Amino acid sequence: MASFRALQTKYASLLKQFTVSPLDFEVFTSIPTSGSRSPGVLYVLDSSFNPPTWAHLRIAGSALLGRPEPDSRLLLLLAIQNADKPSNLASFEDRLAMMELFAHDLRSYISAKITSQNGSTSMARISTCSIDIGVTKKPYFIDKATVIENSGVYSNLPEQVHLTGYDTLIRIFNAKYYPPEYTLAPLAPLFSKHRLRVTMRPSDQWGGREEQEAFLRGLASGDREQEGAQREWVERIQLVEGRKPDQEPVSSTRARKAIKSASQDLEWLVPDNVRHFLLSESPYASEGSL
Ligand SMILES: Nc1ncnc2c1ncn2[C@@H]1O[C@H](COP(=O)(O)OP(=O)(O)OP(=O)(O)O)[C@@H](O)[C@H]1O
Ligand SMILES: NC(=O)c1ccc[n+]([C@@H]2O[C@H](COP(=O)(O)O)[C@@H](O)[C@H]2O)c1
Repeated sequence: MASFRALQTKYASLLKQFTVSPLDFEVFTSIPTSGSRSPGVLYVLDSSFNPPTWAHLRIAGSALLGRPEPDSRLLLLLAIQNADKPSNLASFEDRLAMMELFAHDLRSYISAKITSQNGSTSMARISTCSIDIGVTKKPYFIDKATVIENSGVYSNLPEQVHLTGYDTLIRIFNAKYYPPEYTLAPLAPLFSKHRLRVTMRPSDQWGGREEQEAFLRGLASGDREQEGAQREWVERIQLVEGRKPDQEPVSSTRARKAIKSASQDLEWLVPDNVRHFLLSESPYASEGSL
């Protein structure tokens, strides 16, 4: 694996070129570098990676292990423009470096899971599944899906399965993001071709399992049709279990706080290679980066 400094320098340079280029999406690195770019399914984990956490890793790992097809591929996607939050925490090159380290953590996690479960040959192939590290200038999922499709990076236009948490599903279904009409109709192309795999995220803010399941039942019974949604979209959304009620919630915010005040917690908040980077490079050292 490259040194932290080498990763930071590589990504700083790639980002500089991407920012001034007309491209809206680019893959910077693939792990391993060889392998077909014609996947049957393309899983997309779009995040601020500020930093990547164990929650992100479990979301991606369970998607890959849950449908062990040999030609699946995972895209870790960093949006350099966010729909809501300012992106002034860790630098983008540090986040991309952490994404690459996270990709290695994920591959080790998948291999260990398969070995411990005496996995089949098709499962074993998943441990060699290729992971792409990419960037986009587009903050909204509808546009991310389109720019990935139009980029020519994946020659066979694979079905994309966007991996999100429940909080993000709610934001995708918020018409405030879709001017000028402010309806949900612009989501139609996303659901006609692609899917969402949504991990429940029980909390005071987003409710428990019951409330999160009720969202999909409401969609299926036409509750959102007045806003321009279609009830059939529910077939393209898979809701999966997140943390167990007795497990501590994991988030990037919690990991950033732990760096400053409880570094022992980093062990269960972020995977190993990411933790070593955080402790060595201190990407959140500046004031106001919580
Ligand atoms: N613990 C979790 N459970 C379910 N989904 C999660 C969890 N953590 C992150 N996600 C999902 O992963 C995607 C990327 O997450 P994001 O980068 O916003 O992480 P975050 O932990 O929510 O960040 P922050 O704490 O900085 O707001 C989002 O779709 C989010 O819903
Ligand atoms: N309607 C949408 O497509 C929509 C809404 C909110 C956030 N997002 C995106 O979701 C991703 C995760 O967002 P946060 O980092 O704010 O949790 C980001 O890429 C953000 O731009 C998309």
